[in-house]
Amino acid sequence: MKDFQFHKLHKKIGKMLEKFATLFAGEKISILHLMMESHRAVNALLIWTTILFHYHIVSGQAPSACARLNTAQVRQVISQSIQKAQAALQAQKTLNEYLLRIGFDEPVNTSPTQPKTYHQHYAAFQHLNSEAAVQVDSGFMVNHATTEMSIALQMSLVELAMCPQVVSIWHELIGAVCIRRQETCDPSEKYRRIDGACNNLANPLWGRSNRPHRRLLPAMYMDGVSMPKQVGVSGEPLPSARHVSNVVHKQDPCCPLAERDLSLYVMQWGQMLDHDLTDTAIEKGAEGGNIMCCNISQELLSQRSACFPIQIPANDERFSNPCMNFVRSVAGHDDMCGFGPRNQLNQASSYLDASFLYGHNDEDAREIRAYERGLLRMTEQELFPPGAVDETQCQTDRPGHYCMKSGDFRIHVMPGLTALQVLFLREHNRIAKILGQLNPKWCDEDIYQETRKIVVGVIQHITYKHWLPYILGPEFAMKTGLTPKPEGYNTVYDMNTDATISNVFGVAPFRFGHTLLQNTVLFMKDSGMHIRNELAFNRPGMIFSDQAKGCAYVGYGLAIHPASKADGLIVSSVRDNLFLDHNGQSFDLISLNIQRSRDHAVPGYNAWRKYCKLPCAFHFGTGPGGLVDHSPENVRKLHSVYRHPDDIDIFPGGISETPLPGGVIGPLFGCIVGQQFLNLKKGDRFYYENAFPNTGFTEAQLNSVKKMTLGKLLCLHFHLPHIQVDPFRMPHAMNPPTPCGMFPDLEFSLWKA
Ligand code: HEM
Ligand SMILES: [Ca+2]
Repeated sequence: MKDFQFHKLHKKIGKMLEKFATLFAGEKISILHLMMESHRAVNALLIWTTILFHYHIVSGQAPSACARLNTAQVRQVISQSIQKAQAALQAQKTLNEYLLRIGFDEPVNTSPTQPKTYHQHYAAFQHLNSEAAVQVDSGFMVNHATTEMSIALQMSLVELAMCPQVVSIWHELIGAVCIRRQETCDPSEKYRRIDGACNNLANPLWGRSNRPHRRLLPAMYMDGVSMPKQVGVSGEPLPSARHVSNVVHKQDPCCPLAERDLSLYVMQWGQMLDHDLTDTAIEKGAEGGNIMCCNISQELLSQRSACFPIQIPANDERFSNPCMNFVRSVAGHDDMCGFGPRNQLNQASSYLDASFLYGHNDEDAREIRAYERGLLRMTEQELFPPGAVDETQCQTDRPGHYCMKSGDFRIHVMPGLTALQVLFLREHNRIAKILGQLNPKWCDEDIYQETRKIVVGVIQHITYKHWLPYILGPEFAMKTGLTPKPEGYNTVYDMNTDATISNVFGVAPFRFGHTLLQNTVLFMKDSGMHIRNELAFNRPGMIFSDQAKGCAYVGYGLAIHPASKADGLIVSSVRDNLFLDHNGQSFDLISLNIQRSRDHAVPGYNAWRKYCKLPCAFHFGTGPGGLVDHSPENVRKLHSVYRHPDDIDIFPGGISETPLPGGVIGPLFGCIVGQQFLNLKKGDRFYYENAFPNTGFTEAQLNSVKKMTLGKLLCLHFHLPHIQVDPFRMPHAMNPPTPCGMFPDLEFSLWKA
């Protein structure tokens, strides 16, 4: 194949091709290698789109197909495609309403007395904020109309994108069903916006909530547009996600090994960050009910476009039903409502901005604030109050217990997460009170914003300085440019860096925390007791217990409970019993992870290795050309489920790599997680180390923020007499329990105006 010759092309088309070339760069090699490596028949549909694409790129010609289209015909096709999309959306809604009415789909359950089913426990993960709820419809129509247009004109998306008349008529007509996003910014604004908009002044939408994820590699949809990935390179179906989970991720029930000396805070901080960065919207049924994809006829299944159920192998040790429910992530649309392959919608603000606490959008942020002296709403027991509507659908079992309203709806998934979120609620209000006393003339807004800026700074500092080195290994973290300076400013802002969370980051690499989980919550009342996760999922009871001292018992327990070994094996409480309900029904979290990456059509393990410039595997060995970052045992497991190394899904392939020295993830996840955190640092104008006079800290304030530690926060808010110096590690001689008075606090006088 010749090299691309952009200079010969018309300038405009050249630019477009350049963009596509970057997008497909990884794939080009993958196709070549696939052809050399695999002597089997190759899935025709997948390859067809890609080969067509390469042909046009390499030949450098606008497709002749484009020339044969006349404007009237294009207009008619696009108009009809949009009409068909509207009809399809209506048909889905009617079907959903019918299935809810006949009792097939499960309704929302916010009753405090009626126990929740496992689907209802999962509801917080399917929550849609009001802006996202509107986009569900427009995203569906854009996606459906794209498919219809591609079929009607018998052209691939790449070909269509090269036809100026198609692009312009599409944009003219799609405006009727899809609202383009836009934002105007005031460059003099002192504080970051709640939704992340206007962080990048040249690209105000970068990192904003309710936008699609970034694609680092193009999606691999079966039809090029929307259909989930289901076959491997041989054209044979991929192994069932549950089968992979059983073979690759099953942990010996006797003894999940401890991870060196890391405590469960490494896991818990990770989940808190995840809920700051990603909240992928998942489809819901009529009236917010749960879509059911199992125990239905093949015909009905084919009509439910949200369904992508997981097949359970016949001999499964846990599940007797041959089907596990799986509902697809919502199709988002890009800012301009353009046509293109399906992409998923992130309801979270991408920036590391404590949005799990303050809210990812203005509507939630308003409900969380007290609008009095900068405070957040907090009960006498120093917990979050309930929201106007219970959208977390947590399960309560005592009068007086309720579901708390925080910035993120998933707050109750585990008590440890609830405790950590409550810790930052208390920290916000502690700082706000002190700042308010120091600056009596400051109004509510001043105190709220300045406090929020400090809380975000502290979280960014602990994340980059203390937490990331345990994840990536200290050397890799340093080499990637993630380690903050010990003192003083470190202005790293680069306005060309887009911090928007990538699609792949959320579907696999940042789910690494699932391998660190233990089977129990350590409730440190008196000498402590272990409570099985199954009794804790989505239930705030432990937090409320003992006049809400339970929050501290859970919070302290995390510091003295070792994390599970980062070996890719997953405890049974989430692999077999996720959201276990009173009927004994549950999910497998790992099956959901694997199926989610296929739903998003994220390329497989090998494609990402190539993306990260790591060697790819051509065979199932551990030597050169094989899976060089895996143990022989893990290679054996992968080989027993996958036909070809190119078929390995990214979660199983990545999580089973041997961790980087001193870290908990291997080279592949290290590359993707490291790159994302670098973008979150360089692409965030409000990053705490930046020396920007209007928006940054003074140097003295910054140095004070840099003295804050997780230990100090635990002392302050869980009312402890002492804690080990570094609570991300277990206490021992080198990390001794230390009186709380020894941990430095913020120097508040530096904030006196
Ligand atoms: C404490 C126990 C945990 C439970 C019960 C849990 C449960 C879940 C569930 C049910 C999902 C949605 C699965 C799907 O349908 O795709 C999910 C997604 C996810 N989890 Fe976990 N998780 C836990 C801990 C963690 C930890 C420790 C991390 C990271 C360090 C993490 C990172 C993620 C990420 C990144 C997603 C994708 C989120 C999104 O895109 O919206 N989780 N988790
Ligand atoms: Ca955020």
